[in-house]
Amino acid sequence: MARIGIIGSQGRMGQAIAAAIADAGEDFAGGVDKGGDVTAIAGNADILIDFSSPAALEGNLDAAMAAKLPIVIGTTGLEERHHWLIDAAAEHIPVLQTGNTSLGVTLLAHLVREAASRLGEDWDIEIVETHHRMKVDAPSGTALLLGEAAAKGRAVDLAANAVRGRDGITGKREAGTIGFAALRGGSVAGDHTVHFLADNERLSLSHLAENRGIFAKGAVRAAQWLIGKGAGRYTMPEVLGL
Ligand SMILES: NC(=O)C1=CN([C@@H]2O[C@H](COP(=O)(O)OP(=O)(O)OC[C@H]3O[C@@H](n4cnc5c(N)ncnc54)[C@H](OP(=O)(O)O)[C@@H]3O)[C@@H](O)[C@H]2O)C=CC1
Ligand SMILES: O=C(O)C1=N[C@H](C(=O)O)C[C@H](O)C1
Repeated sequence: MARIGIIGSQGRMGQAIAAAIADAGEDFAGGVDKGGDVTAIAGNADILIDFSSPAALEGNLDAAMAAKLPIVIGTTGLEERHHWLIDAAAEHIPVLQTGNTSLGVTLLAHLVREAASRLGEDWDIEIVETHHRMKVDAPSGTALLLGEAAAKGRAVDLAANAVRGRDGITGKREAGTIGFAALRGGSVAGDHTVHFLADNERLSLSHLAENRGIFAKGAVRAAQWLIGKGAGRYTMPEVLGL
């Protein structure tokens, strides 16, 4: 049985992950929340799962490295500097970071990349996401990973082509851009659609999360897979064999 520690354990995802750990027959090694000491749970764990806050990331990676533990990071709202920290940590320990741990979104990203590579620039790409009213970051980590998939399919850089929201006299849509729109309200666990829009036709690829259990199950599956791996940065498609 793997001993799994949760960072952000009292949060919506932390609680869902604790339930998924029990469902998977693994051991809950303890949890930590804001103001808590990650090193205390690291000492009792075989792996850490972090669904907390970007502000906690650096300390969590330091604690994982000090205890030589693998870590699954599901926290979103990460910036470029956070990805540098993850890359640096991955030279010492196994790290898996993803904006979405579900099987469905992992496959969706694959399909989006494929569609983007086959459809020309006359197909505009727009990504629309809806989440519950408590979500604090936008666009969602999933929307950004789907945007990355579309950009890879087109062999372009996402940062140079992303339009993250529109307001006022925006001018015409620039060819080749990838647009993002975020809706917030109610209790929606996660709803993402990537639209490919051409003259007179539209292709839309969607995923709907009906509850957080799918993310929690995927996070535990990723943790089980990551234990025993060498140092490096790993991905959900590797976990799921996609
Ligand atoms: N990758 C994926 O598949 C998914 C990712 N997410 C992401 O996971 C994260 C958490 O989401 P959710 O559970 O809904 O959010 P919540 O706000 O419900 O939970 C976050 C938890 O993290 C704790 N926390 C905040 N700061 C720290 C810190 N510095 N150190 C330790 N713990 C801290 C909070 O404690 P306190 O309340 O005391 O501040 C809280 O218990 C978000 O970034 C979200 O986008 C969510 C779903 C799926
Ligand atoms: O905050 C959430 O709830 C979610 N966050 C992730 C994201 O930002 O994409 C994944 C999921 O959609 C739920």
